[in-house]
Amino acid sequence: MNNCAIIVAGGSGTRMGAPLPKQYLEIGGKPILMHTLSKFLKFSPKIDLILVLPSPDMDLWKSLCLQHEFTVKHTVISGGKTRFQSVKNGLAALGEDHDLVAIHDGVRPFVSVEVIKNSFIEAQKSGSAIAVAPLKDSLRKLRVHGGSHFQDRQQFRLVQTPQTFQVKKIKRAFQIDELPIFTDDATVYEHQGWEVSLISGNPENIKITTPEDLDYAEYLLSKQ
Ligand SMILES: Nc1ccn([C@@H]2O[C@H](COP(=O)(O)OP(=O)(O)OP(=O)(O)O)[C@@H](O)[C@H]2O)c(=O)n1
Ligand SMILES: C[C@](O)(CO)[C@H](O)COP(=O)(O)O
Repeated sequence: MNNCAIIVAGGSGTRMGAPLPKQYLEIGGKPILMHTLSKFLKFSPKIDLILVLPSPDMDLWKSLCLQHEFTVKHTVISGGKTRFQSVKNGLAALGEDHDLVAIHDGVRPFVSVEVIKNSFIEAQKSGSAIAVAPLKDSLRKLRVHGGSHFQDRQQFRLVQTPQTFQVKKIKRAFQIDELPIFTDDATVYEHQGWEVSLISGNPENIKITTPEDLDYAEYLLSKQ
């Protein structure tokens, strides 16, 4: 089986409000993105890694790799304006020789090796695997004209990455124009009328988004 991963890190991290896009901020003395890439290498030293970066950041990334003596082999390509466009660019860089592709946010460095492994096993069986987690809080839906009402949280899941697919099918799914409902890759896939399979994600697999997440990330790293 010839598997690969697309690590999307083409965003600008506006909610983090840092001087640098959040994927380059350090936790444990190393850019977040390097932790994420290393996790996939830990899963499989043979995996082909495609890294999607904002196009103006190529030299920055090169110099960070030199500075941190980061030697994990990967191919860098330019992202687009939205996550959808960045994933699309990543998929375009994939040859026909890959069977499965895991698409993963560069800012989720705490995905476990077990979740990555399970995602490939499930995608091999059913064509797709979306990592999800149960809700810890209660849930309410807002009414259009004010007020709110109870929702049964057992019927919902929070969506993480990796989202792993058969390369042929996800490439075909991304041949569509972007729609506002495409907040992740599962929504693009199911737009074709294909059902996605869910697998359990790990609770630490947070998407580092705001400054508080950075403190929590340092804590999670210190526990590893
Ligand atoms: N044009 C984009 C936008 C996002 N991403 C990536 O998609 C992942 C999830 O996106 P998010 O957390 O929203 O990152 P940003 O878009 O950078 O953050 P913000 O929305 O706060 O600006 C991140 O790894 C981000 O780099 C991407 O590859 N290309
Ligand atoms: C792909 C994702 O991380 C799944 O939870 C999420 O949809 C990304 O959303 P964002 O709006 O780009 O943060």
